[in-house]
Amino acid sequence: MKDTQLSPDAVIGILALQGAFAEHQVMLKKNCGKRQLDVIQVRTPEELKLCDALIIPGGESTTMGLLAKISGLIEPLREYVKTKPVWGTCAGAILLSQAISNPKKGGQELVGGVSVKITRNGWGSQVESFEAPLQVSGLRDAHIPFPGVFIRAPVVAELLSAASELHTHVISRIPDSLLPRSSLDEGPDRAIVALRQGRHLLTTFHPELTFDSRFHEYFVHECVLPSLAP
Ligand SMILES: NC(=O)CC[C@H](N)C(=O)O
Repeated sequence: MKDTQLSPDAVIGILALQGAFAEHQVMLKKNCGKRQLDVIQVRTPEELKLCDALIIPGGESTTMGLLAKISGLIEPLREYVKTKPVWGTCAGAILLSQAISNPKKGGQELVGGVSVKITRNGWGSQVESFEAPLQVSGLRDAHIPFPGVFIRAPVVAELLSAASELHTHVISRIPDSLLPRSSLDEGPDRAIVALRQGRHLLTTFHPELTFDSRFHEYFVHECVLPSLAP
């Protein structure tokens, strides 16, 4: 359901099948600034059509992928990412990746859209979840570290070859001391925790579970609004 009937600058959808969608909604509302944003929860292809941009939240990528398939959203999502800005956080980042090193047994649905290969649970299990202060280029007040909340987070195993042609900007890398130990990810790309590719944004952690709305601002200003410019 729409939040407002005023004519918005942008309609941002949050995929609301499972996971931390409500938290993203709260963050976006806090963060409208002078912009008039409509924020809607997306559970159907019809709702997806209303959106200028989409956020895929953290949660469980296998469940979200399955629910997207059951609700007839998986193909519309695959089409959607070809033309509209999408931000994936944690499980959402997995869904938004082109390939996965360790899919669930029997396979799992991806939406694709960002030219990376990703590894689920790349830092280990729930007990190995952690927080880390991150340097992120392009954020407002970038000298102030962003609180990275990593919960069974995925690891960017590899930027795929197409990434270089797709205007990929790595905006945050994790410090060496925190690099994952998994043998699945040995290349230098495993330090990447946030990147923008074209108008898509991928974060392996959860900005929606903090009190810091700078990533939501970043998505609106760097990805959503420029995509609407005539
Ligand atoms: N916090 C999260 O979103 C965890 C992601 C989860 N490990 C998955 O595979 O989907």
